[in-house]
Amino acid sequence: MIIGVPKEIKNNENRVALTPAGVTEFKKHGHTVYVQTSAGEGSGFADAEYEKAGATILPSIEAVYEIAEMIIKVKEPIESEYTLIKENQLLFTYFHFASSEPLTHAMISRKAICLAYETVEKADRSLPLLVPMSEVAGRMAIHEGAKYLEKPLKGRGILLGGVPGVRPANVLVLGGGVVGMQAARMAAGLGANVTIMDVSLPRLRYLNEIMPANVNTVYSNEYNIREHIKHASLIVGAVLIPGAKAPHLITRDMLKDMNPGTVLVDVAVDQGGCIETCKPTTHENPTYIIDDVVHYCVANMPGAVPYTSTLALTNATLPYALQLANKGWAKACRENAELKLGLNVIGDKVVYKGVADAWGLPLTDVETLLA
Ligand SMILES: NC(=O)C1=CN([C@@H]2O[C@H](COP(=O)(O)OP(=O)(O)OC[C@H]3O[C@@H](n4cnc5c(N)ncnc54)[C@H](O)[C@@H]3O)[C@@H](O)[C@H]2O)C=CC1
Ligand SMILES: CC(=O)C(=O)O
Ligand SMILES: [Mg+2]
Repeated sequence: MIIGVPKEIKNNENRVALTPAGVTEFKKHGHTVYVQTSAGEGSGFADAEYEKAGATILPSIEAVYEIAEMIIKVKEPIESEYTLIKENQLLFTYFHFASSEPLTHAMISRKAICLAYETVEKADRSLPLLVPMSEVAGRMAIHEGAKYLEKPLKGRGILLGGVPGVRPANVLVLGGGVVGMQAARMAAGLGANVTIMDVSLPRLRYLNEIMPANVNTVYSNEYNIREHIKHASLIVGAVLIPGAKAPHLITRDMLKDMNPGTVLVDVAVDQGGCIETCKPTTHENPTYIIDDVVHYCVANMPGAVPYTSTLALTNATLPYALQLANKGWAKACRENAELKLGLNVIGDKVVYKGVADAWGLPLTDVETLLA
């Protein structure tokens, strides 16, 4: 198969979807790899290293989309890429369709095959291609939150861990999955008082077992959220209903109950956010303030630490990408139920329920298109 790796063009997105080590693997299986010039630079991989591994460097993004049967990317295509996508071209990347109606319609009109990293799902319900970036974003949520709690950055002016004789800050984590667990661990390590909320009792039991003593678990419901936001200095949004729009657990009216300078880090922004007042921001301009509450809603947090994130992401994606290249998308999905769940759009049909529901589009049974 002919594989194309474009350079990411989202704001401050420095990850790349394939490393030179990945090129070596594709070559071993008889595939051809084209990489856009400087695609790996932000992650520390020079064109020469890709060439040494057997890739051909192309001068432009247009050239990569033109030649490739499968495009491997990191972030969803942005508007300037829409028209480069060809009918029946396989796109293997994050899409987060439920947070973008224009993207959904654009992909349907391009008639591409959209296999979304974030909905590839194992039998135990885990999301193997989301986990590594959730681990990064969960950890980062606490660095970023701690930074924006500083007074010059408009925060409350509270040190998360406190100091001897002064109480630590309260950190509230909504959603105790991968992001939530990593965020709680980081905040606890800094000495904060941490509360994790989730609707899954088995998950709360597990977290209760493994977390240090300064982490408490509380069932997630509106009453408990309203109580806890009054005392939290940093709130991390980390809920997920796979492939669907995130529920708004913090509504606009709740902001008035928070202390001025409270920081909200809504990691779930890529699925629309679990805080009603959240709208996507960029690393260039990560925060905005509503009712004296600082909102940080960067939709590609791991893009800022590409040396870690590119390796973590490609460790997880490469085995699946190889299956797609070796067998073609249809056979690979027929034979691997995990990959099949990654299919969101096939040609002009939506095949993922969360996406169809989000935008009121008809849902086509994926089996009818794989038969
Ligand atoms: N902004 C960014 O750069 C990044 C964003 N993300 C996003 O972070 C979000 C969370 O991802 P993961 O932690 O991997 O998901 P996950 O599936 O591991 O965890 C989600 C948790 O939310 C819980 N949940 C569902 N409804 C809830 C409710 N009403 N109240 C409390 N908890 C509830 C679930 O029980 C689950 O434990 C996703 O939207 C993901 O796409 C992930 C990586 C980077
Ligand atoms: C998961 C995701 O959206 C990201 O890593 O940017
Ligand atoms: Mg994202």
